[in-house]
Amino acid sequence: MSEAVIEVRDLKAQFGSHVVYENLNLDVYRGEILGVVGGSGTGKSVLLRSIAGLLTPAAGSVRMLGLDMQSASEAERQALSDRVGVMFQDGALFSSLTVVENVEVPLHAIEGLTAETKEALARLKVSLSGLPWNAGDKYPSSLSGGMRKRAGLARALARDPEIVFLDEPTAGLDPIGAAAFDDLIFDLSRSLGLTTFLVTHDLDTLYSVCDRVAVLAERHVYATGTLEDMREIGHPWIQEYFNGPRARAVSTKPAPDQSAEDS
Ligand SMILES: Nc1ncnc2c1ncn2[C@@H]1O[C@H](COP(=O)(O)OP(=O)(O)OP(=O)(O)O)[C@@H](O)[C@H]1O
Repeated sequence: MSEAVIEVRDLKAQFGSHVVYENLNLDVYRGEILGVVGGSGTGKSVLLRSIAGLLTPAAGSVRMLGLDMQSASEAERQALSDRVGVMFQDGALFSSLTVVENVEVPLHAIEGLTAETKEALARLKVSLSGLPWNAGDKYPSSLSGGMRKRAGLARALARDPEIVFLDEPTAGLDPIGAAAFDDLIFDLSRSLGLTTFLVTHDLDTLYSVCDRVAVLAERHVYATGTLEDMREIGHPWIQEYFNGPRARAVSTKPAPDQSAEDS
C-alpha cells in the first residue's frame, strides 16, 4: 500500500445542533481514485470541503501531504493549497470571465509569472480537459453543462496539483457526457499521477473510475474497500446501493475495451 497523503482522524462537522458526522476516520493513498458515497445529506460535500480546507471542522484533525491543517500557519496552508485542486459541482466559474481567464485565476497567486505564461498555462489545461480549441475564449454562459465541468476541471488542474477533489463530477450530465467525463477523470488521474477524491452518486463512475470506495453512513465512514468488498457488508443502505438492481446492471456491463473488441 502506498503512503497516505490524506489522514483524517476523529473528524466532526456540526451546524448548530445538527451533527453531520463525528469520529470520522479516513486515509487516502497516493495515486488512488477514491469514490465517496452515501445517502443524501450524509455529509459527503461537507467532508470534501473540510478536508480541502474550505470548512473548519468542529473537532478532529486532517493531515494532508504531511501537514497538519489545524495547526498549520497561514503561509503553510497557502503553500499546501498550491498542491491541491478542487472542482465544485456546478463548476463555480466566474460568469464575467472567459474560460481561459477563469483557469488563470489560481495562477495569479504565483509570483513572477508573466501574463503570457499564465495564458499559455491556462490554454494548456483547457486543452488537457478536452475542450475544443475555441472554448477558451468563451464565457461560461455559452457553454454546455459538460463543457462547464471540463472548464472547472481545467481550473482545478491549473497549478499542477498532486491531489484533486471533485464534487459530483458527472451530476447533471447525460449518460454519454457522463461516460466521457469519467474517462477524462480516469485518464488524467493516471497520466498526471493524481490522488483523486471524488464525491459521487453515480454508480457508473464508481465502477469505471474508482480504485476504492468510502461509504458515509451512521454519521461516519462506515466502510472502505473495493466494490467487491462493499457487496459483502451487511448494512442496509450499502446492500441496497451495491447489490441493488442498478448496481448489478452496471457491474455486469462488459468493460469498454472488451465491448470494443467484440463489436
Ligand atoms: N453551510 C451549512 N450550514 C448549515 N448546514 C449545512 C451547511 N452545509 C451543509 N449543511 C448540512 O449538512 C448536511 C450534509 O450536507 P452535504 O451537502 O455534505 O450532504 P451530501 O451528503 O453531500 O448530500 P447530497 O448527496 O444530497 O449532495 C446537510 O444536512 C446539510 O443541510
